Amino acid sequence: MTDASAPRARYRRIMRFAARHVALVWWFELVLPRLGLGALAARGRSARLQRLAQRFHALALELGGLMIKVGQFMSSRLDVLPPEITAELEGLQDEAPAVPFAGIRELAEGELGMPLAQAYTAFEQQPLAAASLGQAHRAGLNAVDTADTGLTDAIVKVQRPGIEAIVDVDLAALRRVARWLSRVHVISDRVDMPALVEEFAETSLQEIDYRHEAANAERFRECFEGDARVRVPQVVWERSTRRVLTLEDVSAIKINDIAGLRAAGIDPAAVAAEFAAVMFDQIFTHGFFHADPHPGNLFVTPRMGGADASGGPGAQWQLTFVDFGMMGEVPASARSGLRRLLIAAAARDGRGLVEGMREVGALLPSADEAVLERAMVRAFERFGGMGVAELREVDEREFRDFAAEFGELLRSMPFQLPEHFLLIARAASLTSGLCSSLDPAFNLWNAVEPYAAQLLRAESGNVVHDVAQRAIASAGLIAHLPTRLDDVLNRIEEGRLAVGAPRVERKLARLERAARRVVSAILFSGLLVAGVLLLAWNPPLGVVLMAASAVPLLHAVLAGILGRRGPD
Ligand SMILES: Nc1ncnc2c1ncn2[C@@H]1O[C@H](COP(=O)(O)OP(=O)(O)OP(=O)(O)O)[C@@H](O)[C@H]1O
Repeated sequence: MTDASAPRARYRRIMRFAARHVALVWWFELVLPRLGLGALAARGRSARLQRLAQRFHALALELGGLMIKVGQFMSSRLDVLPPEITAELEGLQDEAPAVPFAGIRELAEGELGMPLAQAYTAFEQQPLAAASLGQAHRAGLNAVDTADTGLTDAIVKVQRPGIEAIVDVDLAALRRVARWLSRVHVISDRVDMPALVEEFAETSLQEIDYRHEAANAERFRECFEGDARVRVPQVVWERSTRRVLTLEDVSAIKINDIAGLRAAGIDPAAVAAEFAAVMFDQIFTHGFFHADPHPGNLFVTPRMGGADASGGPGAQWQLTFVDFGMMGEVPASARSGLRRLLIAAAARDGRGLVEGMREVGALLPSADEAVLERAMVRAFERFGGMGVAELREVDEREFRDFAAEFGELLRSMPFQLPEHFLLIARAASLTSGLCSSLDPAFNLWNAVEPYAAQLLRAESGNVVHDVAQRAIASAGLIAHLPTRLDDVLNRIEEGRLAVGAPRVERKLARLERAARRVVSAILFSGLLVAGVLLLAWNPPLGVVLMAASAVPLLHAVLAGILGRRGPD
């Protein structure tokens, strides 16, 4: 890492790197095409981008500070950056050499206003983990704090001394580079660089204020208050400041320690299913989710009475989350936009899809909506209206061919996914990866199916209602919904149907079965569309999403919706 006392040198280093690479982009993407050598420039593009990403990777490791976060941020911007760059930066780990203990002691004592020996009964000098912005140490709480909180063991996160100055330098450099890039048309047509940097600056400045992380931990804890499945560490507010964060020590079995789980009598497959369900709850129900659920941030905690206790997994073990520095929010506007998108997808309504994209903020104002709408309608003509048998015939290659053609068009469109969607994609991909490592047979859909029914109960049937209305009107897609569905839903909403009576329970069960199929169909369409969209920027992920939309749902869902009547 570069010496924090040399901000000028650091600034110059970043600017030199940027100047060199912006000049290369300008030469290859603007000058050569103007000289009629566009084909030559295009030929080496992929290798050039890869080299650029590799050099940036090395620079980030060397400089530390925000540069590692910049790399991680770029790796998640599948929407605006080419796959050569996102793939290279995906593996950038936030690890840094530990700060000598004297520096940590000085900073923590200054923040807490007392010697460490007074604030804590013990403080381990060797950190548990050291990252670019801070490091974590084990400590013991003093008698006063124990009396206050009922806790004895703590984890104390301490910021790297001088990190604020480094962050300031890094942000100043990034803002300047963004201004340069906003003058290069090939880039500014597709991405609003200054806005992107501001978005990044906002999250970075939050990350170096631990009070923000403490508030996140508290909010997350409240979301799962009374939910036996989830454990969240308590914040020790008396020992927390802007640069020091003291949390309950919730160390337990690491979630990816399969042998450890088995030894404790815990089935890793059950952990996978529960973890996926809890992640879905965060995204869809609470609208506030952990955006960094990697194995280092998750434990499985056996509970007293363990395997003997009855009453579901929550009674025997809990999923424990730590690190609340990166949380995602799904704002109400995005939820309604997303709903609109899914409904339009289910109803094969091209216009509605484009409107939904605009509502969620995915389209920049200069987008040619008419062209996009035509493409959407064609996508649905080709795949959306297929019956079960036909869809089974469509293989990956067909999706790929179509997407290659469609992808060209999308590439020319000024899309920019809002931050929360990227965080959702990040959380979903980490969840899916972790679940598969716990249970090789795991399929995200096993978790979605029961979740869909639950979501519907909570939404009082709004989704079914809207889908039924639009789909029946526009395409007759859901022709097999119970005819009196609307009526039943209205009566439930008005409280005229008392839940609990056997007759009503039966109706609800029937309704739920129908609703589950509808939601699954919506998800199917959503995944198909998302897959096609993503394919333009990230072919492997796009294909995976499309394949996911086609395979597991065919039998259970499409048979009920597009073809024959379901079991009810
Ligand atoms: N409350 C806690 N109880 C037990 N272990 C914890 C707790 N908080 C953090 N840890 C451990 O310390 C590690 C580092 O903590 P955390 O991830 O919060 O720090 P960070 O600086 O944000 O690191 P990174 O950027 O790598 O995520 C965690 O991965 C976890 O293993």
